[in-house]
Amino acid sequence: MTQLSTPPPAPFTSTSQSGAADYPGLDEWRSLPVSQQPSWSDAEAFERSVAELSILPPLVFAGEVDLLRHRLADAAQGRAFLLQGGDCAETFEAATADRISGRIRTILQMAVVLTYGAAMPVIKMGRMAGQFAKPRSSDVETREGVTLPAYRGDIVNGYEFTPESRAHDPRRMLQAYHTSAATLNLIRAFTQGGFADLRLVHAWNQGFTRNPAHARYESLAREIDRAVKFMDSCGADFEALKRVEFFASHEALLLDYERALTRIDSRTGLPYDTSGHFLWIGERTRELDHAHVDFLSRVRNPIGVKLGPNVTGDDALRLIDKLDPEREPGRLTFITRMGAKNIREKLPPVVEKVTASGAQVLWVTDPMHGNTVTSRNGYKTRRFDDVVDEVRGFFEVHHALGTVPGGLHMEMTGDDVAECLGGSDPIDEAAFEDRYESVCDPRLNHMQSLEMAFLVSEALTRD
Ligand SMILES: O=C[C@H](O)[C@H](O)COP(=O)(O)O
Ligand SMILES: C=C(OP(=O)(O)O)C(=O)O
Ligand SMILES: [Mn+2]
Repeated sequence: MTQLSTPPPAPFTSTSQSGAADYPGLDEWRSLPVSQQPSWSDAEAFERSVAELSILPPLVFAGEVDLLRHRLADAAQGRAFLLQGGDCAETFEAATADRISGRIRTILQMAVVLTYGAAMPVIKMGRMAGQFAKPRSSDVETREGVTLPAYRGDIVNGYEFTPESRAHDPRRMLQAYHTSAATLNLIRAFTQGGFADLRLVHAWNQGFTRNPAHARYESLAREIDRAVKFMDSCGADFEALKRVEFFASHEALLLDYERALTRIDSRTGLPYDTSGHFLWIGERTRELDHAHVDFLSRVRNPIGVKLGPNVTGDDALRLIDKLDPEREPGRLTFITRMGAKNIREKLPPVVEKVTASGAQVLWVTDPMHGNTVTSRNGYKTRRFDDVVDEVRGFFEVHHALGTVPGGLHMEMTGDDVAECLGGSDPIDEAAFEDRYESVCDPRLNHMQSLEMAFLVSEALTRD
C-alpha cells in the first residue's frame, strides 16, 4: 500500500539527539516580532517547564522526518498523494484509546479509498499528537457580559469559561508533551502492530454508524478483499500490507514549546524539531520577517505554510527563498485555504508565479478554513458543499495549469459529531445542539470524511 516509486533514504543508524542549547540561529526568533503567543501567568513555572521539556526524549526521530521529506517529494511530483487530517484542536480529555483509534481508522479508510481509486500511494498524516495550540482572531471572549481570555488550545489554557481555567498556565506544555507521547504510542501500536493490516479493511468500518458512505466503503472493501484473496492464492507475500507509515503533524505556533523540543541530530549535526514530523505555519503567523518563519527556516523538518486568499505570488516566492533556499524536494508544502468563492480566481496567479520561478513545492488544499460561517443558532460551521466546491476548484486550477494537486488537509474526526452542515446523510443546524463537540473549528464527521475521500478519489482518477 505504501509502495513508492523512489527508494526511501538509507535507514537511520542512531536515534540519539542532543539538546540544541548553543546551535547558531535557533534563538534568532526571540528578537523578531511574534504574534499569537501566550502571556504566561507564572514566570518561574514557565522556566521550569521549558527546562524540563528541553531534556525530555524526542517525540519523533530525525530518520522518520527525513523519510517523510522523501515521501512528500514524491507527492510534489504527482507520484503520491498527501492525506492530512484530524481535529482543529486536540484536547487532553479526548486523548482516549477509542477516540484516537476512531480517527486513525477513519484516516486509514480514507487512504484506502484514495489509494484504490487513484492507484497511487497515499501519505497518511494526522493533525495529531501535538495539535494543541490555537491562533485566535480575538484575545478575549465575552459571554453574558463576562470577558475572559480566549481559549488558545489545551497547551495554553482550558476551554472551561472560568478565570482559573482561562489563565495561561505554562505547566500545560508538559501535559501537551506527555499527551502527545501517549497518542504517538497508540498511533505506532495501531499502525505497526497489525491493526492497519489491509486484510482488516472491513474491520475498520465496524462500530461506525451505518450510512450511505459506509455502504459504499463496504462494497469497495469487498473488492479489495477479492483482490487480496486472489493475490494470496498466487502466493504473494503480504508482509508489506501489515504495517502503514503514519506521520504526526501540527501547527508550530507556540514557539517556546517548539524550541524546547528542538534537538541536534547525531548523524547530521543539524537541528530537528522533534515535536512532530511535519510542522506548519498558520495563515496568521506567516509574515516573512517575523518569528515563526524565522524559527522554522532553521529546522530540518518538512514545513507547511497556510496561504489564504490575500497571498500574492511574490509573497509565495519570498517564503520559498526563506524556507527552502536549497530548493530541496519535499521540504516545502503550500496549503491553500482560500475559500470556495475565491480559489478559482486567487490560486492561479500564485501557482503560476511559483511554477515560473522553477521552484517545486507540494500544493495541498485545506478546504476548511476559507469556508467558515456562523449558523443561525450561533455555531461556527462549514457547509459540506462549500468544502467540496473548494476541493473541486483546487483540482480544476491545477489541471488547467498542468501542475500537481498533491494533497488534502482536513479538519475531521472519526466520531459521529454534527459540526459541518450537509453531506449525503445531511446534518442540519438543529443537530448542533446535541452533537457539536469541537472546542474550536467544526470538523467533518466520519461519514462526511469518507464521502470526501470518494469525491477526491474520483478527481484523482480523472488525472
Ligand atoms: O483553527 C483555526 C483558528 O484557530 C480559528 O479558525 C480561529 O478562530 P476564531 O476566529 O474563532 O478565533
Ligand atoms: C488555524 C488554522 O488554520 P489557518 O492558519 O489556515 O487559519 C488551522 O489549521 O486550524
Ligand atoms: Mn482550525
